[in-house]
This record gives sequence, C-alpha cells and structure tokens, in this order.
Amino acid sequence: MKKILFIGYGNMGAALGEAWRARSEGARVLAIDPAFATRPAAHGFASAQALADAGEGGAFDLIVLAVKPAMAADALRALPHPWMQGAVLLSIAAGVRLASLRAAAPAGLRLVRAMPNTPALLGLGCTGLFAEADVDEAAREQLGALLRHVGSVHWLQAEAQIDQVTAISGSGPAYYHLFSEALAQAGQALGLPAELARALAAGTAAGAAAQQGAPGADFAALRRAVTSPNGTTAAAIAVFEQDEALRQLVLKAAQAAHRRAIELSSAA
Ligand SMILES: NC(=O)C1=CN([C@@H]2O[C@H](COP(=O)(O)OP(=O)(O)OC[C@H]3O[C@@H](n4cnc5c(N)ncnc54)[C@H](O)[C@@H]3O)[C@@H](O)[C@H]2O)C=CC1
Ligand SMILES: O=C(O)[C@@H]1CCC=N1
Repeated sequence: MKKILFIGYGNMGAALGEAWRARSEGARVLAIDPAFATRPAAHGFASAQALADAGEGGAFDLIVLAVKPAMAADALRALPHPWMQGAVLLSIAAGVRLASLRAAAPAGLRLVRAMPNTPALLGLGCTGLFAEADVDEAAREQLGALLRHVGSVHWLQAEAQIDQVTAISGSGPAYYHLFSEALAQAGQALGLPAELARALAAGTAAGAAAQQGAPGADFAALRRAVTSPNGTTAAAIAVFEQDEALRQLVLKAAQAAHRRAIELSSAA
C-alpha cells in the first residue's frame, strides 16, 4: 500500500500519517483536511477539489478516514469514486459501524476498522483491527505492517470488539494521564514544589510503563515488589483497594466509554 490518502489530519490522523511518512519506505502520503487552508504543507490539501486541482488523485491503495465520528459518512460520500477504485478504506472513527460506512461507500471499496491510540506518535501505540471478509490476507498483512510502524497490532474476531478496545486502549492513555495529574496534585498537597511533583509523577509513570512493557510482565507481581509488608506502599494500596474502590471506579469508567462508543454508532 504505497499511495495513501488521509481524510482528516488532526491528532490521530497526523500521528499515523507522519509516522508512515517518516518510516514506511516508498509510501506516498497525502491528506485532505480544511485545516491545511491555514497551515500549508506539501502533502496536505484543504479539500478534495484542491487535491484534484494540484493534479493529484487517481486511485489510492489506502484511504484512512480520520475525521470525527459524526462526519465520517459524509466525508466518505464526498470523495470522488475513481480515487477509491481497488482501495482499502481504514476507518479509525470511534463507534462508526461498518454498516454505516458500507452505506456511504461505493461498491467494491474494501472496509477495515481500526482503533489506534495517541502513543502512536512515539511508535508506542496499540491498534485493534477488524476487517470485512473480502479483505484478503495480503491486504491484512500490508495494513498490519503499516500499523506496526506506530506500535503493536491486534486483529479482532468481531466488529463489536472494536468498542471494547476503544474503552481500554483507545481512550486509555487519557486515564493514565489523569492518574498522573492526580499524583502530581497529591505531591503538591503534601508540600512538594509543583515542578518537582510533576517531574516525579511523569518519571514514575514512564518507569512503571517500561516495567509493564517487558515481555510477560505480571502487573500484580510488579506491584508486590514495591509493597513492603506494613510499609508506605501498603498503606496507600489499602486505600485504593478498600472495597476494591479503584478497580470498581476503573470498571465503571471503562463501561461508560464502551456505552458511549455504542451510542456513537447509533448517531453515526
Ligand atoms: N484522539 C484519539 O486518541 C483517538 C481518536 N480516534 C478517532 O479518530 C478520529 C479523529 O479524532 P482526532 O484526531 O482526535 O480529532 P481531531 O479533531 O484532532 O481531527 C479531526 C480532523 O478532521 C478535520 N476535518 C473536519 N472536517 C473534515 C472533512 N470534511 N474532511 C477532512 N477533514 C476534516 C479537522 O479539521 C481535524 O483536523 C475520531 O473519529 C476519533 O474517534 C481513534 C482513536 C484514538
Ligand atoms: O474520545 C474519543 O471518542 C476518541 C476515541 C478513542 C480516543 N479518543
């Protein structure tokens, strides 16, 4: 998949597109996004018409739909059909079902949904992928190879799993960032200077994440290694674990994200 077009080049689209521009040998990445009207770039066009006026277009191998969910179907409908001849469409829009995309797509366009996450910017993302049955093994391998440029790739067995992945890893980076915000605030509340509290929270998150990323890492064993009997960590963990408070809160939050993904699908 050498000729790639992004529809929408915001946070997530640009994270993928810029990685492929830098790391995927031979890939030619173009993007359409109204934001290119104010921040011109050689590979970016403010509209499909601007791209066509520049003599680009023809058929693309891969079209990545990376606009907000509510505008995904309309953005797909607005694309010239010849661009999609023989292409694969990769939609990263949360909660936009294959059935909605199918209804907006020309016949023959092969459809895949993906749920990446923002650490893709650093090559440390996780992507869940689900493809329609007509996407052959060769296309799956090429897509997998592209997405491995931004982190790990996980093929799913059912489309509904995309909503579950969204609630865990799609939204998940924000959960960890919120925890770091809270830890830095707690540091300040205990009397540390703000910048030191921030640096300690960030450094601790990065260190713990690296430990968790080791092959076969056992989260509970890593936690126990910090927790001396009757020590300081045990005092803190007892608060988190009282009535399973943290686990229950995380479960409720993930269920809310999952419900929202399902709601988005009925709105799209
Ligand atoms: N941000 C995240 O962590 C993740 C986002 N997603 C999905 O990615 C999609 C995009 O999200 P973000 O990048 O966060 O949003 P964003 O708002 O940063 O990017 C969306 C971009 O689409 C552009 N746009 C608006 N109308 C357009 C049109 N008609 N044609 C082309 N471009 C148009 C906007 O100018 C904007 O740059 C969403 O559907 C979201 O569900 C998926 C996984 C993670
Ligand atoms: O918040 C959202 O809806 C998107 C999907 C996953 C991460 N961001």
